[in-house]
Amino acid sequence: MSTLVLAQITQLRQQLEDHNHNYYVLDNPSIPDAEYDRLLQQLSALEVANPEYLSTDSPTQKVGGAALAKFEQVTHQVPMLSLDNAFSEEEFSAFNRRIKERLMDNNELTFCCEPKLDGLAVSILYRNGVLVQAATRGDGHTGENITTNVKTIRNVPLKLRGDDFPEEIEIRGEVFMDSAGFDKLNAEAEKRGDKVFVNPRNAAAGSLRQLDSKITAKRPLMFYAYSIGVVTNGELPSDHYQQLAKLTDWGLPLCPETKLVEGQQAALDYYQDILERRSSLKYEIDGVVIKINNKALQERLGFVARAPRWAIAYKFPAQEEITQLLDVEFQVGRTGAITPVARLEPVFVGGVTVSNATLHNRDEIERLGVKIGDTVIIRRAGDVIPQITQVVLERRPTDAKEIEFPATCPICDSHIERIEGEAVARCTGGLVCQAQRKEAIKHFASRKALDIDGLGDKIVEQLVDRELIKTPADLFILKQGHFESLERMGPKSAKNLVAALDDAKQTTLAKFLYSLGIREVGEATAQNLANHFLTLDKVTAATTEALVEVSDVGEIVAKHVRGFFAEQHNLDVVTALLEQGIHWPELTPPSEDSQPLAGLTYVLTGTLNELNRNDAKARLQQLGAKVSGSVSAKTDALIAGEKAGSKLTKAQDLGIEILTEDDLIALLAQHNG
Ligand SMILES: NC(=O)c1ccc[n+]([C@@H]2O[C@H](COP(=O)([O-])OP(=O)(O)OC[C@H]3O[C@@H](n4cnc5c(N)ncnc54)[C@H](O)[C@@H]3O)[C@@H](O)[C@H]2O)c1
Ligand SMILES: [Zn+2]
Repeated sequence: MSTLVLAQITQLRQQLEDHNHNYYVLDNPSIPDAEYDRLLQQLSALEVANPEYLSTDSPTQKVGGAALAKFEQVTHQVPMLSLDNAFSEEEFSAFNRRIKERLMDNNELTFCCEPKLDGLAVSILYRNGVLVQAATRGDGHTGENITTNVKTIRNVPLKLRGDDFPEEIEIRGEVFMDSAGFDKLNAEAEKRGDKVFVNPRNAAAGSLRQLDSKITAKRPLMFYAYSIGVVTNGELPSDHYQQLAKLTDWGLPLCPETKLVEGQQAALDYYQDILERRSSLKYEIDGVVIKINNKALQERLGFVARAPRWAIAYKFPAQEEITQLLDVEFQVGRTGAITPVARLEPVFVGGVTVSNATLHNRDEIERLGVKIGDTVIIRRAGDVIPQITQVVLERRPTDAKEIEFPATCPICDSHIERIEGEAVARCTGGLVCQAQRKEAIKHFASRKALDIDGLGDKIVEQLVDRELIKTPADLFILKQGHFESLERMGPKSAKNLVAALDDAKQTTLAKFLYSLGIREVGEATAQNLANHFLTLDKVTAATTEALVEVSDVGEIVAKHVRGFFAEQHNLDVVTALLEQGIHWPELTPPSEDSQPLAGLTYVLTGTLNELNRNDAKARLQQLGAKVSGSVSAKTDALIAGEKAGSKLTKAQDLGIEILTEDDLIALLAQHNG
């Protein structure tokens, strides 16, 4: 029996040592704090029940982790300790009761209440008012010398204000990163393809413990003081809160939520108030710290191995938890975006039970390296949707399954396309996909599209919800009676709507192309497509190579257009629309004399002052010219704006005619009358 207990204790100690190393030394924990705390409590319970196995070496008795050898070491004359935790009101009451018993005094206590900032503890030494040394907590006795790094933190004074400070004073407090700074830092890292930080605490620790203080200087770090270490030759107020207030006179920053309260109930109210405001604070906190304010009482109470008896960290519900990824499903948004959604073993995190989390897109899945069956860390801070931040690789089961992206839409079975350079994959069945139906029809009816008078969003929603229509083509089958059956629709409006639908059948090719809601095909692009191809058949059959010839159409737009018409479902809707009588005036190819520049190829380079580059290109094309992106022997003339570079040199080498912007303006004027 007891060997079994010893084995369990040894195993837990080893596990916790490993986690301490990851967390304190490497700033890269592999499990969330809540899980770590559970393991520590398990160990503590075993040690309490089996005192013969207690050891001063146990993680239950120690503070932090060893100082990194790459930093110079600093010895703390007054040890920097940790704090005991309370996770519930009962545990907090027990703390209060223990103190009163130990003091043999049943009077209410005065507490200094402070948010428990989620960063890392540092010690900053001022000698004659000048910052001379800063160190991390390390294992509580030996920390790392990070003086140059701490000097880069904007709200840490390099010199104290006033003249009544002690000759030597060691200020202790927390270095942390506020939430906005953290989000920005991670967004930048993600853009560069660098590793992102899991949470603001690790970002702060990783930023502060850099050998190159230039890196630290770029990180949005902040400092709040919360206690005092060594003091020589100087006077300080006698109690904790009053001491903190004095620090602000000397220019040290103090958390504005710090508050003095009387008695247990007031401390509980403070906890509740801060908990309610947790998500609106600009920085992350993981609880509140409640300290006996009276220094004489603090001294009477003293310390246990790793923490003072006169303070407690009353923790908030965890914002990071650990759970299992059961499966991944793919949701189709109303614009066709395919989002992988994680189905999780339900877990209580950030105050609610979470069973789904977004995985955003394929890049995110690759970044996380997550597989189905994995144990994952879920983070839910404030009202932000829950995220998977990390995979606990050491707990990956042998049968973990790769996440497979579907090739076709789970709703309508159309192809899913993902254009290079875009993170999002999309269903191409814009007109038929149930998930996209309402948006597609609203767009179809909108003013710049078919302009169906009176067919507002609410009506479209009702028609789709009642399954009266599935695609835009179905609109034209509806009778007055169908409309009359809708909410707030009288016979007169119903009749008008039928007439409006009939009117809308007469349109233009450009408006029709626009109404189909092809991604990235706005009004102007639709117009260019119509001008270029003249008939719908030519547009639907156009290859991407043919499409990029159209003015303002690049690779991406071309791929969207091609992808749309490659989908048979979409073509079926187009056919149905034509069968319902949608029509437009035939477009004729421009005559010879409206195309005086036919057969000529121009290249535009440099900055134009009078003309907009795209307009200039479009006008040259209207006159029949080709506008190419690069100079070659086939180029007839180069139009060189200001600061023209290599294209100009090349054109000169090839002996190609060079035009200025003024020449171009004259050329356009000559042909436009
Ligand atoms: N995920 C992991 O693998 C892992 C590993 C080790 C530790 N941890 C986590 O670290 C924590 C335990 O670490 P700990 O002992 O360093 O510290 P702690 O967070 O439990 O409490 C002590 C620390 O609180 C900080 N603090 C913030 N505001 C304060 C205030 N107003 N007054 C005083 N102190 C304040 C100080 O830095 C101090 O050192 C636990 O939350 C644990 O879950 C996690
Ligand atoms: Zn679909």
